[in-house]
Amino acid sequence: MTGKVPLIAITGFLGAGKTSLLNHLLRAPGARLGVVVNDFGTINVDAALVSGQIDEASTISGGCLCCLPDAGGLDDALAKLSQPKLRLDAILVEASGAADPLALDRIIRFSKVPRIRAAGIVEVIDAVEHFRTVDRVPELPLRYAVASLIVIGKTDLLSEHEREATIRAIRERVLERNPGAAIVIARAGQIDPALVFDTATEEDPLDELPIAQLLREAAVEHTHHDHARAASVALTEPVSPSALVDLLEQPPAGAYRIKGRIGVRRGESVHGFLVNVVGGTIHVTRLADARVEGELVAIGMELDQAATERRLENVARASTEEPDTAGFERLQRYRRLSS
Ligand SMILES: Nc1nc2c(ncn2[C@@H]2O[C@H](COP(=O)(O)OP(=O)(O)OP(=O)(O)O)[C@@H](O)[C@H]2O)c(=O)[nH]1
Repeated sequence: MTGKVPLIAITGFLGAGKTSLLNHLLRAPGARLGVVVNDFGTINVDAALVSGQIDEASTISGGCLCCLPDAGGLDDALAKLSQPKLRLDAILVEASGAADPLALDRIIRFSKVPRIRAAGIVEVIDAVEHFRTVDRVPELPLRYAVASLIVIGKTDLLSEHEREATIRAIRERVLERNPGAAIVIARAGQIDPALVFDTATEEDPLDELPIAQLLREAAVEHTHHDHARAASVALTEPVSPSALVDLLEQPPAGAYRIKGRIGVRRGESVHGFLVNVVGGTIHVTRLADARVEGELVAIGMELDQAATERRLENVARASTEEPDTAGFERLQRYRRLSS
């Protein structure tokens, strides 16, 4: 798919498991990733941990990036990493444990960098320490509100009896504040990368990224993750704008991401769009060509594939006979908000 480079922020309290998650994502076969690491303090531990594994990297040091003037130059780093010639599949920003996810969310959403799109905040939770650190008072932590995906780690360190109750308690608290949040349990951040980004190819290009390739090969043996489920439909005719926007605004249950390259009918003409929904955030851009053929894909850990495919089929089959100016205007509104 063409378009802007998805930007994914990884947040979480000190020691929660952010670097473990980042390192795991960096090993996704074929992925070309840019990384911005925000170390905290003078010793750049995180950058050293991930060094050698990344395709393009920037480090923001001297403090927590949401507290530094100009976010410590985050926009400069993002402008550099989103250059088309780098052909990155995604940019990952690992915030320091001290960062405020709400501030980071605002910085990303109001970024002036034209070639990026906000593609979710992944909050890592340490199941052992969570209720002693992040969630200690009756008021719900505000940070739950901006997370699109919650990864609960370190459950392997809990006794079997504690594990279930702790996971349930964390789930309840998160969903009370943020009913739309997707929640996965993963040891050391080992989630399915397909949940957060697409890779253009499953193979590392020859003569490129040799270090990354070696690390990926070495990691294959001890990496385990549950696979995300996907449902898709091929589009052979232009779709109805109202049916499309209805789907984007009310995604099928369990769909964490929706993506599509779509021809949309407007009266007699057809307009190409690229759509991306992550954790309820809708991003729409225009494609230069007025394509008729395309696809719609939904991805999630707890997706009901058959039911989701029916929803997508319904969009593909919705009638386009009546002119749908209002529906097209709804889609255009999302496009304007996405630019
Ligand atoms: N047993 C176990 N250990 C984990 C898990 N996730 C992370 N760890 C360990 O927890 C420690 C901290 O993990 P990191 O990934 O460095 O955490 P972080 O959030 O990046 O830490 P800071 O950058 O210091 O805020 C490391 O020793 C990890 O190996 C998990 O699911 N299970």
